Amino acid sequence: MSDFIQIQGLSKRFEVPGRGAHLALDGIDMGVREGEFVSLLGPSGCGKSTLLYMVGGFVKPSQGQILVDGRAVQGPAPERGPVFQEFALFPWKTVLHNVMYGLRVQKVPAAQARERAEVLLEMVGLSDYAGFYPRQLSGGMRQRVAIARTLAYQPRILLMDEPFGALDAHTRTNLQNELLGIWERDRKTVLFVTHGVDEAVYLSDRVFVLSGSPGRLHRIVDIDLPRPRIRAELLTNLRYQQYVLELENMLDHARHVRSAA
Ligand SMILES: Nc1ncnc2c1ncn2[C@@H]1O[C@H](COP(=O)(O)OP(=O)(O)OP(=O)(O)O)[C@@H](O)[C@H]1O
Repeated sequence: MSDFIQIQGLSKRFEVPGRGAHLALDGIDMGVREGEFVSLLGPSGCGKSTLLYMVGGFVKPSQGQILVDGRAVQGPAPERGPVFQEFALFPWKTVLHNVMYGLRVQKVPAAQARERAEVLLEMVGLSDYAGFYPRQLSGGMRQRVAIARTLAYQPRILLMDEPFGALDAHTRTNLQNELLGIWERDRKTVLFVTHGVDEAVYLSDRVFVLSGSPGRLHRIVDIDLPRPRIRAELLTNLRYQQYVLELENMLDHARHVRSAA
């Protein structure tokens, strides 16, 4: 059976005014199975976000193609839901209306949209904040709203660009757990960009390591740890520690590939 997401010979060249062309990604071939949780790890600037944006259909490849369920990605679609930092919440809408927004755009009747948004807010633990505005929430709460808003579209793929990067350690752990809970219930396919090796190991079925300048696929690591995963238990699990170490070393090597390029 072919992969759910097929990335074939994908390259991206950016034209930078006054500085010519910059090859951000070069010849990426990779496949992601349906329902799989995949993290992208790599040195800063290696093209992780660009790759995610291309799967989202927000950025066009210079070469190659991306197929989702056998169909070429031509642009953004509700089946590929982004949770990107820059897709900020609407400050003038309440939490409830932020979550309802995508459903209303898709012409879901108001009562039905409200019902679904309420279920999602409950799922991310924000039922009591439905009437609040984003400015009245903490960063972690805003990120939960953003996740609920994306889930409202019922995407088949969640595209997450360092969604917990800016949060304190405690909030990050809570949201990682929630995300795993949601993923275990729904088994959406997740593409997750992170700088955190431990986060990648904790969450993922597989970790794709990129090297930089230009970004290339360096290694793929299968994370063979049982689920459901409990973070406190994993921290003392020898296999978990070995994965973290292996990936740290791989990242060091990927950085070296970059400086040698
Ligand atoms: N719109 C753009 N125009 C020109 N260059 C760009 C553009 N977007 C990204 N780049 C360049 O492409 C390369 C990859 O950027 P990208 O943000 O995808 O990397 P990243 O791996 O996500 O980085 P980080 O880990 O620091 O977030 C970088 O060199 C960046 O400067």
